[in-house]
Amino acid sequence: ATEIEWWHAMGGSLGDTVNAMATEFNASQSDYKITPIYKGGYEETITAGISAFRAGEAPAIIQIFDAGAATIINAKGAALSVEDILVDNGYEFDINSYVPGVRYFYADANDKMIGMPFNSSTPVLYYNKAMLADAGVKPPKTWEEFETTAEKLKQKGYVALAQSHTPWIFFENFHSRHDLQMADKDNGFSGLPNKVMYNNKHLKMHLEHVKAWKDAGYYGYYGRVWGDNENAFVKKEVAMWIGSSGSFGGLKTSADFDFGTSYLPYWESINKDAGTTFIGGAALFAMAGHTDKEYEAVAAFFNYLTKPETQYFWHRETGYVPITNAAYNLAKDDGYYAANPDAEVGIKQLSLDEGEWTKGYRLGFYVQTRESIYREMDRIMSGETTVEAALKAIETDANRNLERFARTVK
Ligand SMILES: O=P(O)(O)OC[C@H](O)CO
Repeated sequence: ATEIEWWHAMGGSLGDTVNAMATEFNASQSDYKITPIYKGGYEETITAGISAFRAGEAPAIIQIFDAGAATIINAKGAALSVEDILVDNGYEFDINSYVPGVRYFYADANDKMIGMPFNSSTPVLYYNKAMLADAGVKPPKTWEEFETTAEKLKQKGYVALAQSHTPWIFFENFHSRHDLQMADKDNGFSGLPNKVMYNNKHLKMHLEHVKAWKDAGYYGYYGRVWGDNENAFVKKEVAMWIGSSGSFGGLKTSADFDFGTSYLPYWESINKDAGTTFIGGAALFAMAGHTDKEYEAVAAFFNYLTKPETQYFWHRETGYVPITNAAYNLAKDDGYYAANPDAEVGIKQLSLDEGEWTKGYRLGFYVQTRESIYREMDRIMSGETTVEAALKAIETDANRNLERFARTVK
């Protein structure tokens, strides 16, 4: 059999599901064998991939997260298009068979799909049903409503909210949800951008409120580590947590209480018709430098991964959304959402109205820009800096990253 490696960043229960899928694929036929290899978190996986590519030892398939998309898509000769690999190996490919929200995030400037949006997620609000019921409140739809909800929760002795992944939730998806531009050149889709637009009055207003919520005891800030914020929810230190829909499966096991999900809140004062969020998570890229036989194996595996049954299994186990219409329909027809309405919230949010600025972003060296966001958020929360100064610092760093990146691809 032709053997290929799949480097991925899925730890814990997500990693178990990845391994189960690889095992099933290997058992389903005898021509190809895929070996999944866990390389650490998203940042570590992209770093390992870049080093391996430079050394001519890249794996056939690598999982790269949203923030690293520009790096791999613009790096000449690094990745082959998933669309080409499938078609060249005799499989059907129709971009319209993918659900709207996931079609173009990993596409190139000509809308050709480069990375397969394997694990697509979106930020959702998880809430502890008992705590909200105790305070007599419902999960807030808007941030305006959140302020009343949080006060009622506080009166019952609860901290209302924690949230993971500040760049993804409070910066990138904040712009999508309110349909706000976040960088020039169409958020980086129509050319190499020069300017990130984070220093805007809406984001400033939002972050000033977040700081005020922290000071008022509405918001628990547990730092930059994803798990620390999620754990606060699991340990019932907070009543609500904003995290990835991809955490749904894990929470079902780790939380010993009944929880629900609802859409990411928005500011009615900014956009009363708030719409869809960006997808998050990661895509699978086929790296250059392999043999035709190996790409045949890659195509067979990608074809297996996009099958409705495989997608439905992945969605059920993890909470990542079904990426094809067929998989979404299969879940509906199977009665999965009738029995588990909270499991549909992510995919429904990704199906809300699209706007001019909801397609995604393509920003070079954005992984480094996220580091600046984490750093400045820590400083805002500790009172070391003002929101305005923080946003200026982030923009300066982000624009420098764009400039450096442009030099590498020219
Ligand atoms: O936790 P995930 O996989 O849903 O990813 C969230 C963000 O998109 C990562 O950049």
